[in-house]
Amino acid sequence: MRRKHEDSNGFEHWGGYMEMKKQKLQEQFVKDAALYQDEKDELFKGISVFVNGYSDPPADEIRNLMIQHGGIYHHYYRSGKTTYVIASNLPDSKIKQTQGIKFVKPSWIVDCIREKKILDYRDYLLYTNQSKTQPSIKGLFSPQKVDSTKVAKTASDERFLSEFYNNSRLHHISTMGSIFKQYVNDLRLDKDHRYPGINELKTYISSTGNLELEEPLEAISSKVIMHIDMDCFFVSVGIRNRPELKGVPIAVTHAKGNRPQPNGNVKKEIEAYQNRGYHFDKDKINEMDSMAEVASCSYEARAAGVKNGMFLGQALKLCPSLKPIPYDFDSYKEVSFDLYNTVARYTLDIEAVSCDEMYVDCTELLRTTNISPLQFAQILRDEVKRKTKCPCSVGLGANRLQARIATKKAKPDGQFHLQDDPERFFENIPVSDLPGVGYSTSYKLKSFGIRSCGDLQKLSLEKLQSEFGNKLGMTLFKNCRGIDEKELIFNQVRKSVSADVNYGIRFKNDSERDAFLKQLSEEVAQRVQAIKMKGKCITLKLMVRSKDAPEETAKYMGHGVCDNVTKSSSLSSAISDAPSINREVLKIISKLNIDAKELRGIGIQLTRLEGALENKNSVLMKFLETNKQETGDKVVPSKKKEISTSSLNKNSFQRNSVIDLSLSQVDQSFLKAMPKDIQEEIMMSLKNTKKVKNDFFKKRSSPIKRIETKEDESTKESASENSNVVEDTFNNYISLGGLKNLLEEWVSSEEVPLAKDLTLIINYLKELITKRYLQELLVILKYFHRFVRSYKKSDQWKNAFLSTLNSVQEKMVEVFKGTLAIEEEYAHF
Ligand SMILES: Nc1ccn([C@H]2C[C@H](O)[C@@H](COP(=O)(O)OP(=O)(O)OP(=O)(O)O)O2)c(=O)n1
Repeated sequence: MRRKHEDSNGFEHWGGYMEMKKQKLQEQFVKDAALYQDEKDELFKGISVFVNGYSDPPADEIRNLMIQHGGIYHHYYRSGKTTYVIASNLPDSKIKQTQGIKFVKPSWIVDCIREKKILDYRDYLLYTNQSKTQPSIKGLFSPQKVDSTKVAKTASDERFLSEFYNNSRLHHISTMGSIFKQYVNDLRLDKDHRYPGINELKTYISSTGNLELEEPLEAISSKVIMHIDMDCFFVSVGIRNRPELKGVPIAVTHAKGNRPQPNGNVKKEIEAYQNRGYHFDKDKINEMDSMAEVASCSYEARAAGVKNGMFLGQALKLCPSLKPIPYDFDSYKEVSFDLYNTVARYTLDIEAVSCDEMYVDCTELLRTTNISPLQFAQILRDEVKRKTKCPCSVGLGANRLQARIATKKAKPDGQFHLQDDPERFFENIPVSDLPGVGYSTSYKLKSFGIRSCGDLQKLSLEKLQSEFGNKLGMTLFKNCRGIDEKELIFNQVRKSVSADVNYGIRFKNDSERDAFLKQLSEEVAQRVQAIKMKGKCITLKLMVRSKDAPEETAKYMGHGVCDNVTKSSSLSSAISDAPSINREVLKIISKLNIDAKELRGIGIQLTRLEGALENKNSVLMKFLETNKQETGDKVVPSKKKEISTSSLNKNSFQRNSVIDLSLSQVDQSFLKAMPKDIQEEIMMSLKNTKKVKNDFFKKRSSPIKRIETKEDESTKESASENSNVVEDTFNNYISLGGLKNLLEEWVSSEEVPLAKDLTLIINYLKELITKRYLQELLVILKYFHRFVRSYKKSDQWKNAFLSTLNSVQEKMVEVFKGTLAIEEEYAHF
């Protein structure tokens, strides 16, 4: 519904929605002001200000100043209540004659504070011709006064293409991210993967010696995490074969910077964002020459003030010699593979973040080679540069957060090891650099006057938790001191598949909308099928034009200011086909009752992903696959393979032989212990492969039994069928059996369990869950419990077991959204 503006002040009659927002913001202001009860003075008592548009100091700082000096800050202009409107500039065209609204420069506030008295506002009026009659803000604030936007709706409009490129760029980036996560998984599954870099490092160290370490690395107990990030990646790749462009300010963008100014109602849209408490920086407000985004800019361009994500028009203003260069996605991918392959020569303890960024746990590697962290960083960076002709920066620390923050200091083309007193180092880090501190958290923190981690360190845990909730409060408390317990994830499992479109969405009616939803469902189906998965939860994400947003957006066919509406539906069985996805999506949208004309963005997301069985329980999947093969062709796991992005299946297949025998009996106790979802899946697949399963069970016995008896006829039986399988059976037997012995030794000989050992075993079990080796997990838990009981161990041991179980269950929930049903069995000793 369009809003009405019956009177001149516009802001007073925007309905309950706006009222609620206003009220909430005002309440927040009062709450924040109360925090300064003891420190504030009364300088601005009785004065209320509203900040319009860009101002220096910015709006949020003015808000703080009003808090500290007893004034009132209005997030909205309030007719008859706002005493002064603060602004640094307003376009003349928008200004009409006013009736008494005082439009003053922000320096008035600053000067009043400096002078400790209220100065005459007339010396600070924004326009000299307004000493008696101020310019009107009506034209500025009342949407109906602004020319309606000319709408260009056809794809023949040149800007349509620019939008398309912009969106396809983000699509490319996210696809590349997935590719490299998968690539690391592939490499880790490859038994033949070699680490030639390790020997090279050993040779290097034996010839040069360890330059930094006074003590051998094995004596250093803490982890060494490395964060690697390519410098201005798209730029570096774009100019790697163009030496003439080295040292030049460069921007990667699809446009040349000479496009006409869009015809949208820019100012009004910016205001609508500001009404939501967003603070716009100068760049976003003043640039409108070209809406083409700078995807990446060189450090020479950054020195002139250009930033990634800035619009090209503004970038050119700041840096007229800026040279735009085009995208080159094929080359980005090529360089990314070189980067990942280089690191993989040394270790695969890699958590891929994106095409140009990863975390590496170097602890083991450094211990093995006795090389120092910075020596290794230097060697690695040199190698990356030699192979890719692109620079990268490296940060090192005891955890991922420290490593990432260290990279910021290292950039560009440098390295830094955050070693000494991380808490102190973090004092000067802006809170916005912390993970999970997005716009709204940092805005809230700023409203408390907190900008740096040092400021944050002064707040008690209790205070943080009361403001941000227990979880975020605790995370902030730890992170601002450089503490981060989040472990690296080496095997990353795809959690969702989605397709979102947030440009060009303009429907005249429901049937246009539904036709589009059909297309989008097909897109999602294609994407989820491409990775051989299905989803059990479907989410429709809508961007709906906000009531105060202009009908047409400043950015051509953009989404403008929107309210986000998200609705999910859980399905009884997983789906991946387009008709099912479309049917579910239509069900959801019909319940939402949103006018199709107001839609500005649509996304469909599938979560709770599972492969046919592959992802939910790859062990089981592989067992079944192997058996299918056994009934026909002989199983011959390949010994040599080439690794490529498409080699996943080959690798999974190779793994079959190890895994299938560990799951050679899908017995009742295993089934019962599994979370419900997995049970259903097992049953479903067993139904589909009943014959195979029966055949299989006749031949094999449980690996658990093998461990107990240490003598296994059935293994021999299998041996005659397929020697490769037998070899792996034996490995499996040895490793599980070995572990059992180790457990027994540990439990029986130690008076009380050492925390260090406990952590080791818990991490190992968690890794089994991540890798989906659930049967192995159950075997180990079973023996752990059995030994604590049979050796009549102390309560400390019982607690150690229970806390292990607890961690296992937490990890199960994280990975499988369900717990193992074994609590009862293990409650007694
Ligand atoms: N919203 C985004 C984010 C990233 N990228 C692209 C361009 C970058 O070159 C590349 C890597 O992103 P980074 O955030 O690492 O940025 P840069 O590598 O350009 O710069 P820096 O040296 O600061 O890491 O991904 C993009 O086009 N749009």
